[in-house]
Amino acid sequence: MSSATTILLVEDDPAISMIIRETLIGECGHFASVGSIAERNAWLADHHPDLVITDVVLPDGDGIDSLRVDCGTPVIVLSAQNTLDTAVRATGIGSYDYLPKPFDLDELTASVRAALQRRAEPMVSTDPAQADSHGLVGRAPAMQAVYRTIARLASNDLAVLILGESGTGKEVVARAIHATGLRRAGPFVAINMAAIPRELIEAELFGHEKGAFTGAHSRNAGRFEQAAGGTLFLDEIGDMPLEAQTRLLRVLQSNEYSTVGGNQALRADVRVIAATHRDMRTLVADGRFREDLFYRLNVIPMTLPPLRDRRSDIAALVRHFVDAGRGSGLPDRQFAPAAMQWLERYDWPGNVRELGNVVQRLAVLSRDTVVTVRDVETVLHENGEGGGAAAPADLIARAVDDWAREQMASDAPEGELHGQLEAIVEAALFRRVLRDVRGNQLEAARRLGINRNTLRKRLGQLDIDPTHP
Ligand SMILES: Nc1ncnc2c1ncn2[C@@H]1O[C@H](COP(=O)(O)OP(=O)(O)OP(=O)(O)O)[C@@H](O)[C@H]1O
Repeated sequence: MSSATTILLVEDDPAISMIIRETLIGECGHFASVGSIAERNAWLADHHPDLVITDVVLPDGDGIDSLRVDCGTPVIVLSAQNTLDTAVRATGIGSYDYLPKPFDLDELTASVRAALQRRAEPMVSTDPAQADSHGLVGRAPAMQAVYRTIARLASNDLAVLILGESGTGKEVVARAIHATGLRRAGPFVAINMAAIPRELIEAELFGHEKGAFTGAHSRNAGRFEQAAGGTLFLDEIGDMPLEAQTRLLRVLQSNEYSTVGGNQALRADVRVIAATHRDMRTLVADGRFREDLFYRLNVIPMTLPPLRDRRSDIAALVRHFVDAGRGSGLPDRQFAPAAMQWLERYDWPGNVRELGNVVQRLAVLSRDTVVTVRDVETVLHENGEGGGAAAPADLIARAVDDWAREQMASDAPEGELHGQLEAIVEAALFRRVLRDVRGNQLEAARRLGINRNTLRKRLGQLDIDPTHP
């Protein structure tokens, strides 16, 4: 690093300031540190640093809002206020990086080196009035990578693929990317691939002309047209039928599309954000998702952590849902500490969506203004969710539902679904029972409640050896 390089650190905590100085002193010719906005402004009046590293909460104000540096001077923001707001505002002042506190010193050094190397990069401007957390509540460490990615997406139009279990907030994140990005003045249009009959998907996406198919009584704009100038959110992309995938790929490659039944080429002017709770690599490996389309959508991948990996956000989310409920007429509620602990310990298989539903139900059902552990247990139990895991029968039903949805969306041969599922379920059942009765078919048939000959026949059809089930 050049010996002429000057770094300014704005940090009011002397201990942190000293550690950073020791870490970076060898990286630059001159290292200055100040502890307040007033000192910083006085220093900046006479100096032009090559890099500013700043804390956000300073004794005399907000370190980001008040910072005015020469265009081209990179800024690294360090903050314990780990919200999307801070990440976005940091990007708004053209900062090179945003490091949530506590940060790793090696990470800081790497960030400083990269910032100094690339300091001529064009800056992004974000309207500060737009900057809030965009519906995203939570500061857990597991969410920081998500916030940083959203902030970095603000200055470009790259395609994004959001992965994560159901209810983790994929749509909220897609909306936040739109709201903080270059296309925020345009529309945000969502389409859920799993909710539309497969034969209608292309007409929904690209629109159709009058008379294009039976029932097409008038011309209809598709989602691409509705989202022009804005963002198109393709939810449950893993459920998209193969023919529609081929068409979508062509559109993304050429940036042009035509309506169903139309022959005029229309320009596709959208940022595409796709999301799914499925394992895309498995879908690709199984031939159910086109690899080339996957790579086109997966330019910037983001994975949302399940709620059980960010339990420290649960209290804030509960507050958020209570406030939201109040906005729609539900009573205000406090949570007894033990009740909150219960919520924090629970595994939330349905993630933030499930938490929101439970909190709103608690707000309605609890008789007192303070929600108790008993209320929480009652509501989770009624939901069949007590004990932290779904009942086995529910799990089977959910698994079957997932399986059937996948089959319906794929090109599986028709007329075989029932037989296939029966074989899967029966094989698992027979194997378990045979193992537990050590291969005794008579006993197995008795426990299963079926005729011994029927069992023998089915074992043959399923290719199960009763002595080695
Ligand atoms: N970080 C968050 N802060 C506040 N609300 C959130 C957050 N994450 C999710 N939610 C809320 O949880 C619910 C589910 O979120 P969302 O629909 O975005 O999930 P999803 O991952 O898209 O689910 P699915 O895969 O089932 O479509 C919504 O009501 C959303 O507002």
